[in-house]
Amino acid sequence: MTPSPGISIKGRHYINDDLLFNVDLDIPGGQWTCLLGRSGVGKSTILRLILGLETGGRFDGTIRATDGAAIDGRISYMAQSDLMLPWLTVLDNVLIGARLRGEPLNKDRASDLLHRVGLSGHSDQKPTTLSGGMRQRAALARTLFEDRPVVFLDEPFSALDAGTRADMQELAAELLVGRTVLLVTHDPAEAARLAHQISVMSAQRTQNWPVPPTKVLRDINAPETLTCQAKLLAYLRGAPHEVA
Ligand SMILES: Nc1ncnc2c1ncn2[C@@H]1O[C@H](COP(=O)(O)OP(=O)(O)OP(=O)(O)O)[C@@H](O)[C@H]1O
Repeated sequence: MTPSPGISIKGRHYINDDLLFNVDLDIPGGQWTCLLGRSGVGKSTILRLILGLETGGRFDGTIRATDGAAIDGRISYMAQSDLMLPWLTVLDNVLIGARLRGEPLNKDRASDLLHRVGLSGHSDQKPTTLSGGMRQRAALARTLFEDRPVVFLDEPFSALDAGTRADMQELAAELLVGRTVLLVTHDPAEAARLAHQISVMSAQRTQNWPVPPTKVLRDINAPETLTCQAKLLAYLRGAPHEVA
C-alpha cells in the first residue's frame, strides 16, 4: 500500500453567506484523528469538503495532502447513513467499489471481512432484511474492503450495542494500522480509546485535546483513558475551561 499522507484543511465555510465554521485542522498521516463537537457544528461537512462532495455552502480556504499529491481517489468513506444499495446482496454491496472500477472481485476477502464484522451468515441477504446495527457493520466491511491509505469514518459505530461497538473499534484499529483515519464521533470514550489526536470543533476554531500518553488501542478501564474521557465529556458539556 502507498504511504498514508496527512491532510490539512484551513479556511472558512459559509452557508448562504453566514459563517458556519472557521477551521484549521492538521490530520497527521498514518494516525487516527477523532473529531468531536456539538451536533450541527460542521463535522460531516469537513469530511465532505475534503472528499470534494457537495456541502450546500461555500468554502474559502485550502485543502492539501502533505505529500502534495491529489487527495481524490485515495479516501475510503463511511458516511453516517449506510448507503447500502437495496437491490444488491450484502456481499455485493461490499464488492461494489471494485465492481464499479472494473477490478477483479476478491470474494474471499469480502467474505472474510463480513465474517470479521459478525455477518458471515448474512452475505446473501438484502440490506432491507438486516437490523440497523447489522447494516452499519456491513457498511464498515465495505469501507475496510476498499483498502485505501486514507479512511473517513462518520459515526461508524453509532448504531451498535456497547459490546459490539468495542469489538468493531478493535477490528478497525487492527485493520487500519498505519492509515490516516479521520473518525467523527460523539463518544468521548471512543476518542479516548482510539485517537492519536483528538480535535474538538466549534464554529470559531478546531482545538486539539490532550490524549493519554499510552499507546492506542487503549484499555477502556485504564485510569488515563477514563480521565481523558471524563474531562472531554465535561468540556463538551460546556464546562467553563479551555483545553488543558
Ligand atoms: N446540503 C446542505 N445544504 C445546506 N445546509 C447544510 C447541508 N448539509 C449540511 N448543512 C448544514 O450544515 C451544518 C453542519 O452540518 P453537519 O452535518 O456538517 O454537522 P455535524 O457536526 O456533522 O452534525 P451531527 O453531529 O449532528 O452529525 C448544519 O447546520 C446543517 O444544517
